[in-house]
Formats: sequence, C-alpha cells, structure tokens
Amino acid sequence: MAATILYGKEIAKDIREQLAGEVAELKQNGIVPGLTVVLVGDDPASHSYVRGKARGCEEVGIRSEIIYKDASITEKELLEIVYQLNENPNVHGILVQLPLPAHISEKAVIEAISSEKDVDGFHPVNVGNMMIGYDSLLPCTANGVVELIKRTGMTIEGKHAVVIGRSNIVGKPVSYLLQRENATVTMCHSRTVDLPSYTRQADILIVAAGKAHMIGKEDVKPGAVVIDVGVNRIESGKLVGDVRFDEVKEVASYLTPVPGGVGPMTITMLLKNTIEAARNLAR
Ligand SMILES: Nc1nc2c(c(=O)[nH]1)N[C@@H](CN(C=O)c1ccc(C(=O)N[C@@H](CCC(=O)O)C(=O)O)cc1)CN2
Ligand SMILES: [Mg+2]
Repeated sequence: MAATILYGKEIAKDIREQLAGEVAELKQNGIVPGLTVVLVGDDPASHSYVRGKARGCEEVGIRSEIIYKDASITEKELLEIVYQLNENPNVHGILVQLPLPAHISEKAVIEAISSEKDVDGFHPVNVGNMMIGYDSLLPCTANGVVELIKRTGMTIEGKHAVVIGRSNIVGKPVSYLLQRENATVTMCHSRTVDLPSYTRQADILIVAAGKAHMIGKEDVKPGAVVIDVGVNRIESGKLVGDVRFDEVKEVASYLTPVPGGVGPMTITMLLKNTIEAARNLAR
C-alpha cells in the first residue's frame, strides 16, 4: 500500500481562500482584522517564520504589523509593549514569537497577553478552556494537525490515536483536541518504555518528538494515518521530519511530508484565530 501524501500546503491554500472571504465580510461591517507580531532578537528561523506570518496575513486581507526589538530589551519593556497592544482597539491578535532570550520569562509574557487576543492559544485561560471543551483560541499547530486529519475524510471517533511528545505547543494540545473528536488517545514521550508496542497499535500516529527519522515502517500499523510534526535540520543542512518518509509511505494510508505538511497549516490556523478574535472583540 502506498500512502496518499497530505500536502498541508495545498490544503492551507484552500482554507486561506475561505478565510479571505470571511475577512472581506468583516471589512464590509467596518472591521479590519489586525495582527501584531513582536519579534525579539535576530534568530534567522524566527525571522523567517514571522515573515511567513505577515505574508499569510497579506494573502487573506488581515492588517499586520511586526515590532522588531533588540535581544537586549528588558522583560519590563517587553511587557509594556504587550500592555499597550492589549489596549489598542485596532489590534485583535497579539503574538510574541518564541523562543525569547533567556533573561525574559516566557510565562510572564504569555500571561500578560489578553486571553482574547492570544492568537497562539498559549494563555492559561485558553489552554484551560480547550481542556474542558469550551470555545477558545486553539494552539495553531495542534489545530492544524487535527484539521489535516479531518481533511482525509476519515472518521476520528473511536480510533486509537497515539501521540509522541508532550510539549505545550503540540503534544499536549493535540491529545486534547483528538479526545474532543472522540478518539482514544495514548500519550508517549521520551521516557516511554517499548515505544513501538504503542505506535504499532495506532490508527492515527502523531509524531512530535523532535528526533530526526525516529519512526520507521516497523513502528507503524499498516493503513495508519501518520502526521509528522518534526522539523529537524540534519548535518547535510537538509530539513527532515521525525518519520522516515520513504519507508513509512509504503505502509501508511496517509502521510505528511516535511517540509510542506504540518508547517503551512500552523500559519493558516493563526490567520483563522486572528479572524475569530476580531469577530469576538467586535461583539
Ligand atoms: N509564538 C510562537 N512561537 C513559536 C511557534 C508558535 O506557534 N508561536 N512555533 C514555532 C515556530 N513556528 C512558528 O512560529 C513555525 C515552525 C515551523 C513552521 C513551518 O512552516 N515549517 C515548515 C518548514 C520551514 C522551513 O523550511 O524552515 C514545514 O514544516 O513545512 C512554521 C512555523 C516556535 N515558535
Ligand atoms: Mg526502530
């Protein structure tokens, strides 16, 4: 069996067309959705992600602004910027790009963002609401993963989903979102004993471990849907996932590539959250 490759890039394009329509409708009602991204320091990958976010906004008609700050900014100065954005009625979404320099507490910054404008879905209020199944702004990568699975047309209800990785950005939220879809979820991580005994049971396998090429075809149940959230730069400079793509595509029913799988969905879900925040704040 050869897997169908889930090109997030193409799916993201479809969703963005739909989002552009929603933005046009909001604009007719006098609301121009606005996102402000704050970027501290000069990490090239962060700069590239932030540019991608601004490009995504432009594509669907969201007004966006990037505030660049030197890595020497103090925590107090950064918090002051966040407080001002919280008060600005033209800003519906606030995102502080992570990671931050070591002298700034990510926790303090995330908690300072108004939960209504927290388009990353990282604020404890949004995380709590997600956990108990209330409406909230959802973490973008996790939401993008679930959206990709839904687009295969498969039924998630009753399926056994195995998640590898327990990060706050991916592993934990994706496990909650899949439970919300009535999957039976098993969470595995770096200390799991006999990982393959779990992964081989998975109808849906989400790999977010951050370990290049760790999953091979011997770890995958034939016909499983495999979502690779890993982004690893290997010695050759090439970007690879946590899954051995060429092997696993022989046994999975669906498989995401890296790059071009989950990544493009992340930014699309951010655009979706910004539109949702604008709609909620206008109420
Ligand atoms: N405030 C936030 N900070 C960070 C987040 C986040 O969601 N919010 N996530 C990551 C970085 N990130 C977005 O910010 C991100 C990472 C990877 C991709 C992506 O598109 N990956 C591509 C490959 C990219 C490449 O070629 O280098 C892919 O998988 O296709 C998008 C966004 C940490 N910080
Ligand atoms: Mg092995």
